[in-house]
Amino acid sequence: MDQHQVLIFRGGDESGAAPGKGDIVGRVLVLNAGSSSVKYQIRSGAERLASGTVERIGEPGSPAADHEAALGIVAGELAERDLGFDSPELTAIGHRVVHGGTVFTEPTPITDEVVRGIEALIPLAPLHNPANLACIEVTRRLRPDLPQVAVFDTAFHATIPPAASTYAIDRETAVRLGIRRYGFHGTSHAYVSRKAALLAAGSPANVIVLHLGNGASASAVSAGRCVDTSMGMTPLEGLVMGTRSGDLDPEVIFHLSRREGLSIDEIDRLLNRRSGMLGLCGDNDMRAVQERVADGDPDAELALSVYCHRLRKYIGAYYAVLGAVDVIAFTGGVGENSAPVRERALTGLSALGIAVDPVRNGRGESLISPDGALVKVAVIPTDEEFEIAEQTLGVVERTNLE
Ligand SMILES: Nc1ncnc2c1ncn2[C@@H]1O[C@H](COP(=O)(O)OP(=O)(O)O)[C@@H](O)[C@H]1O
Ligand SMILES: CC(=O)OP(=O)(O)O
Ligand SMILES: [Mg+2]
Repeated sequence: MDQHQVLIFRGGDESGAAPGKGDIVGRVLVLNAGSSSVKYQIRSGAERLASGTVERIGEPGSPAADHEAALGIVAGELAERDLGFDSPELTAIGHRVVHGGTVFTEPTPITDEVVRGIEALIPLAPLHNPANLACIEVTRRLRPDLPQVAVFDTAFHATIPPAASTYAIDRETAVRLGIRRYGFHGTSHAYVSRKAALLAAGSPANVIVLHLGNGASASAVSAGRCVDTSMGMTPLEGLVMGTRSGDLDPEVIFHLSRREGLSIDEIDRLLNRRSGMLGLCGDNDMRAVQERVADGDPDAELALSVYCHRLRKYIGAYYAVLGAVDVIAFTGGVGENSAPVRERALTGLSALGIAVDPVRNGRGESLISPDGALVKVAVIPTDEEFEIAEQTLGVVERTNLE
């Protein structure tokens, strides 16, 4: 057996019987690097042994100047609990990688060649893939003995049909440059849509997932397969986000260049980092926006109304894409916690069988639609790290069986 063939067994059944064929348990370190944060978990089967986040990387006052420094903090926090990167109990490391392009549509064991492939995709995800690579570089250096697996945000969306993934531009140029819809937050859409489908009366279930965090995206999922999603070639398209504009007329970019003399890089930063809720009202934290709305602040009110209008538009669009909807699931920091966003986004949709019970919504219950509603509306906390750990163990198990 070579050093990557670590036999591990997951779970066992609820009765406590010994793990059977196909059940693996393993202790997995999961690193989920976003553009400005690193989230981590140590999972042992269904159990979460440790978790945490280093936020605001690179911002003034942050404990971490870059992702490598953030990893140093993660390593320190884990070592204090005897769960450090050097822990002999670790059996695998799972990494979130945001952009897999058309090359990586499955969780993939990390090799030098895979690292080069992820590097080649940096132009399509300049804020994200370098952060993921920084994590991979550090853990490969520290733990060359462990299997490491890349789990791609884009992979869950690989099933989107060409009608939804193709942009209506010159075909030859688009194909040559890989210009198409890829979609992101795939581990979250996969995890939440699977849980949502369990609430549906019939199967196969049609589900709309609204992942509303700092980045935000919607997806339409039918019988477990993603059929459309709001993010595009990059994580800029679609919903209004904390600092990203989401959809806008591409002519706005030419106008900013011609009229304001902004460079392409300046426009890129403007749309990715100084737009969205931040650009509209000066706050990208939804809690702050809501407090200002409650105080009657007109800028915050406009920002919240633009945010919720865009959401409602995507819900309507995905209703039409799916033809019928069983469950609408809210997730992510905003989706899980903001009753006002959920209520506003779904107001006026009763003709589609969509309604929200104000008491259930206010309490953030897991089902917030009224009893008997045609469409169930659910609040489902996401767990990208769980999904990454599961997919990582799945790869390790398959590798062991080969
Ligand atoms: N109680 C709350 N009410 C409204 N918004 C909240 C609440 N708690 C967190 N949020 C919002 O969730 C967002 C962050 O979501 P999260 O999913 O943690 O982000 P990330 O995309 O970094 O993973 C922030 O805009 C924050 O304001
Ligand atoms: C892809 C993406 O937007 O990720 P995040 O929300 O973590 O920034
Ligand atoms: Mg996130």
